[in-house]
Amino acid sequence: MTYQFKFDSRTRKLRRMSESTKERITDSDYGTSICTTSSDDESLRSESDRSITYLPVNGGDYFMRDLDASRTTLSPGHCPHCQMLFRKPLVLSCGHSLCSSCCSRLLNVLNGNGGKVSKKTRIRMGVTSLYTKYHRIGFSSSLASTSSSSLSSIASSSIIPIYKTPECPQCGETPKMTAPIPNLELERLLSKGLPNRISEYDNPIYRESDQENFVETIFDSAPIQECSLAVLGAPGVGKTSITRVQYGNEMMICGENAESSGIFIDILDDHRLEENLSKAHGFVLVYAITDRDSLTTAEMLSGMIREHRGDQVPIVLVGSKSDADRRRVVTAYEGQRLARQIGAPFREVSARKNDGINEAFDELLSLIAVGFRFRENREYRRISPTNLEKSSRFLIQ
Ligand SMILES: Nc1nc2c(ncn2[C@@H]2O[C@H](COP(=O)(O)OP(=O)(O)OP(=O)(O)O)[C@@H](O)[C@H]2O)c(=O)[nH]1
Repeated sequence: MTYQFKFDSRTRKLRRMSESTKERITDSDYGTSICTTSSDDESLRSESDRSITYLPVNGGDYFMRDLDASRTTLSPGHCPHCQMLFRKPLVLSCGHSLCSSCCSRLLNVLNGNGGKVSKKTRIRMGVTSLYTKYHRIGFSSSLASTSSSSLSSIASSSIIPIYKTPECPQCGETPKMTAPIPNLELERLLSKGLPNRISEYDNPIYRESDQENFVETIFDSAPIQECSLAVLGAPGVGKTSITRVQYGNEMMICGENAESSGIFIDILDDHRLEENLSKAHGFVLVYAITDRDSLTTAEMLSGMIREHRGDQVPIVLVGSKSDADRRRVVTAYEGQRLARQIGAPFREVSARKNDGINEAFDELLSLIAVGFRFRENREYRRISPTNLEKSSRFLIQ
């Protein structure tokens, strides 16, 4: 069984969604992947055993954490490795976070370097190509000596991958080749004094009553608008990285106005161009500033979008890999010129640094919401069920 939740900004709590609300979303792409306790999904079963709660913090945001004290003694907002407040937190693929420096340290342990971080041996954790430099960092011998059989089998193959994340100290998820993502929301929460607010919820009396409400209350039946965003561009421009990073950015759900309707967001990043062209409510059109041909492709794609969907469909033009300025071959001016030509806002972004991506999606969503409002004369706020499923794994501890 899958429970679905929605944020209620009046009471600042997550509410189980009413049957009527659920029905409206089960037909969608994200279907049952919305939120937290799915007992028919093996990967989430362990989560369903736990008592996970959703706690509101500043300004209608909330965070999620495991309340079962017998399973974890770690304070929220604290790194499971160094047990200190997070510093520059990164999200691993399992959803748990680590300080950036702890991540380096653990990667170096994996590398048989005793956790000593030196400039020579430090493994880069950004969004980079997977198979690089392993000889220089002496990865093969250390990999073979690790206990995990999967690691040794990979080590014995001809190409040896570099792991970008260590084994998760929280849940034990195996090292991954996908890079961790900066957990900007957690960093933001911490900078807002999250630990003080957490202590309010550590009061057992508050907690029990809060949990009861949480399970039993049925949330309002405000209308929900589904919204698909397609990320399009030439191969290798960073579409997948942008989508992945944005999923991380969607950890929080903000609800300014409880009366307003919701927009459920689904990001389409696949190669079904025809389908995406006709289905999406808005487009993130990507070219890489390091690849001139990708600008031409973006221009061609914009023509296809306009041809299929007319002038009104919102597009945001994005110049990716802005961190790679030294390899730049497309100037920002050229990007702006194309954006003006196709009537779209323009932004240079970096998935590696998680820079500008949330802003680009925000811009696109606000354009789409204008369209929805115009058609239905309603206020909309932003909620992201696709990402809520993911964000349920973006635990603070
Ligand atoms: N420097 C830098 N490299 C990036 C960035 N984003 C992605 N890359 C790199 O660009 C390459 C392609 O990234 P993907 O996200 O797979 O690109 P894609 O557009 O999804 O590729 P296809 O699925 O083949 O179309 C990878 O090697 C990434 O590491 C970025 O912001 N900065």
